[in-house]
Amino acid sequence: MGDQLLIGVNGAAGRMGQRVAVLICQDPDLKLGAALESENSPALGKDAGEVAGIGPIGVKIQSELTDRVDVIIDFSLPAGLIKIAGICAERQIGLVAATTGLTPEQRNEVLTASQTTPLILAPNMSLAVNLMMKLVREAAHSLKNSPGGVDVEIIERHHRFKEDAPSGTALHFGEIVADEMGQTEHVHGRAGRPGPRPVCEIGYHALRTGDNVGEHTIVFGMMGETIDLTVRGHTRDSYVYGALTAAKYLAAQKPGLYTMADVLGLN
Ligand SMILES: NC(=O)C1=CN([C@@H]2O[C@H](COP(=O)(O)OP(=O)(O)OC[C@H]3O[C@@H](n4cnc5c(N)ncnc54)[C@H](OP(=O)(O)O)[C@@H]3O)[C@@H](O)[C@H]2O)C=CC1
Ligand SMILES: O=C(O)C1=N[C@H](C(=O)O)C[C@H](O)C1
Repeated sequence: MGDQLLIGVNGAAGRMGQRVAVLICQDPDLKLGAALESENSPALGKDAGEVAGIGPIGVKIQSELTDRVDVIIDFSLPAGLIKIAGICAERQIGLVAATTGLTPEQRNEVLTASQTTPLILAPNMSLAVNLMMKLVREAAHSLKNSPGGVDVEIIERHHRFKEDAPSGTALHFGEIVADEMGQTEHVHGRAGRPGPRPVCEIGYHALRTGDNVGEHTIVFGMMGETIDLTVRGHTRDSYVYGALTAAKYLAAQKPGLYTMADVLGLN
């Protein structure tokens, strides 16, 4: 199958990386070309399919990219993303960057890869979540001059293993709302006596329970009524399908920065 796209996965032994490997193997247009982990990973040298629970597929997990690939999909940690972004930029390999929890400086460093290679850097790859981003923008735009003011709070729920908070997706929802409505303060939880809530705030609430793969609710609270917009993931495959679609999209693009809205036809 010579015309298959060769995909590398960075963070191959992780929760997301394993599902990326499995769903690549189920897609006739794709082939897993490389499986990468950090240099200290206990998974180094193991078969990526065995680690993902589907039996051997002939791709060993490595810490360095030695094989040719067309696009890399990264679900790792900020340090892992920065390293692979440098490699992708140098070798002109398309990069689907899904890792969250980056500092602004780390984000800028990753973004420089788009000068030499096609790049997507998005906190959420799911179709439903990206559609919600459009709906939230529309709601924020329509409600911004509501008499009595509108209080926006963002509630997210994720599994107990998640390392960053609030989620990258929650922060992005907040950016969309602030862009439309002009809030200037981003408040993370409340305790003590914060006093009456100023309308210039967006509040974020990060719940960490069990094995939740990701839920986001954007609350638009007004005097007399409330709108809750909620999107829920059922399995991690919702993110993986988006990432695979993004990889196929990037393989046909020139160097530059692209968005999931471009990939999913939501513009
Ligand atoms: N954009 C999106 O749609 C989504 C984004 N995410 C984000 O993806 C990231 C990963 O999530 P998840 O799979 O749950 O996390 P995991 O911790 O399960 O997986 C991350 C993997 O990356 C590995 N890793 C750590 N450092 C490096 C490195 N330097 N190079 C390569 N690999 C490395 C980890 O190894 P070790 O355990 O040995 O450190 C681990 O196997 C998170 O930032 C999460 O928020 C998650 C879901 C959807
Ligand atoms: O860590 C996760 O699981 C997820 N992380 C992403 C985020 O931080 O927004 C996306 C999704 O919600 C799952």
